Amino acid sequence: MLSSDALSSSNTPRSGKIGVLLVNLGTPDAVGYWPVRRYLKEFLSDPRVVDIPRIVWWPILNLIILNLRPQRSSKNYAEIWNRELNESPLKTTTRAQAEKLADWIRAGGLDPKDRPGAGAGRIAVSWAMRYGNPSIAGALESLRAFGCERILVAPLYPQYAAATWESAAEKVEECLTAMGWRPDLRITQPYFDDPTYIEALSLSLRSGISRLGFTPERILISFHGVPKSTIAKGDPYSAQCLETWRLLREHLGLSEKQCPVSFQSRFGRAEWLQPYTDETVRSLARQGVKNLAIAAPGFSADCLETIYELGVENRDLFKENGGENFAVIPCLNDSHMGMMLIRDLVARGMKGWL
Ligand SMILES: C=CC1=C(C)c2cc3[nH]c(cc4nc(cc5[nH]c(cc1n2)c(C)c5CCC(=O)O)C(CCC(=O)O)=C4C)c(C)c3C=C
Ligand SMILES: [Fe+2]
Ligand SMILES: [Fe+2]
Repeated sequence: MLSSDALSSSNTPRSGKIGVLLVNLGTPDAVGYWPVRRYLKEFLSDPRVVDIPRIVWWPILNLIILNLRPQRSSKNYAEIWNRELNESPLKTTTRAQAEKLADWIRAGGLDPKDRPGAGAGRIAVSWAMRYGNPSIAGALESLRAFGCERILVAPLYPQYAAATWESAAEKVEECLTAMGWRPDLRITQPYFDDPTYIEALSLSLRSGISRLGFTPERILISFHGVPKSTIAKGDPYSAQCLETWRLLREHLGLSEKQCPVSFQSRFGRAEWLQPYTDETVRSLARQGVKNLAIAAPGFSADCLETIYELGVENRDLFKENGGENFAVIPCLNDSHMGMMLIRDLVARGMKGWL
């Protein structure tokens, strides 16, 4: 016999609506001390980001880091803030990515050839930040309100890391449980070796370099670092970064010497993945490299770590040590190439749903 639940769900007309949710890391709501502190507290309290025992971490975070770091970070955020929209560049770009994706879907980009119009009106696109706002919970609520029965989440991280992809996936599941909602759920996989990603990176690097006004002797590929202990516990992050680096070099026809790799944004005293970006930049300048370009293919959008850390701090370091010309190649962002990649990820994630 059918249970009343099964009967009612089979009798409920299906809307066939699909929600797409783009997720990036997160950012403070404003540049002041308190908004930055609130954001850092949420971010650094996540055991996926800092995986040391809570009893050890809690006093370090609350008594030391949250007293010192917000001041420095808010000063840095102020340097890169989008004053017009009063938000961080990461938010501006993630919104632009979502809007361009929605425009493309509306124009029939996802429609199967034999069924034009299949996607239009049935698909809602939303975006969220894992930490801060707009929140994942709020975005999921809006997709439920639209009547979505299927959800495709696209965490915009090319490489898997517990601190990024896993944390976003887990948060989505936690929010759905809290909402008591069970849509069909799919989450796009990290795309570190995806041919579309490598192609998009190669094209954007080539065009970025052709517009520099100087010829870089080295193109440094900088990924966000993680503590070495994370890798020892089995996180495939560094292996995926190195594979992206290898494929990119192969695609561009560059040697390891012409196109070295490094890891940036070290936080705290523990050993992180090496070589460190700042030490690499300093050492290249001291070796006599005068012209340097840096690309950060692990970031799907420009943010504090690319605009300020690479574009200001590392530029200064390069010049202080004898370097002359320095440039950071923009991330894929909502560029033509960046959108080609996001559209491809979403189209593949939706296979069989339209
Ligand atoms: C404990 C520390 C951190 C780990 C592990 C970590 C991993 C990690 N982060 C990104 C991407 C981004 N991180 C950003 C900012 C940022 N990261 C940390 C610390 C860790 N990250 C901090 C404290 C901050 C805040 C800024 C600061 O105080 O310096 C950002 C930028 C956000 C923005 O608003 O612009 C991104 C993006 C990845 C990909 C990653 C692991 C692979
Ligand atoms: Fe190519
Ligand atoms: Fe980070």
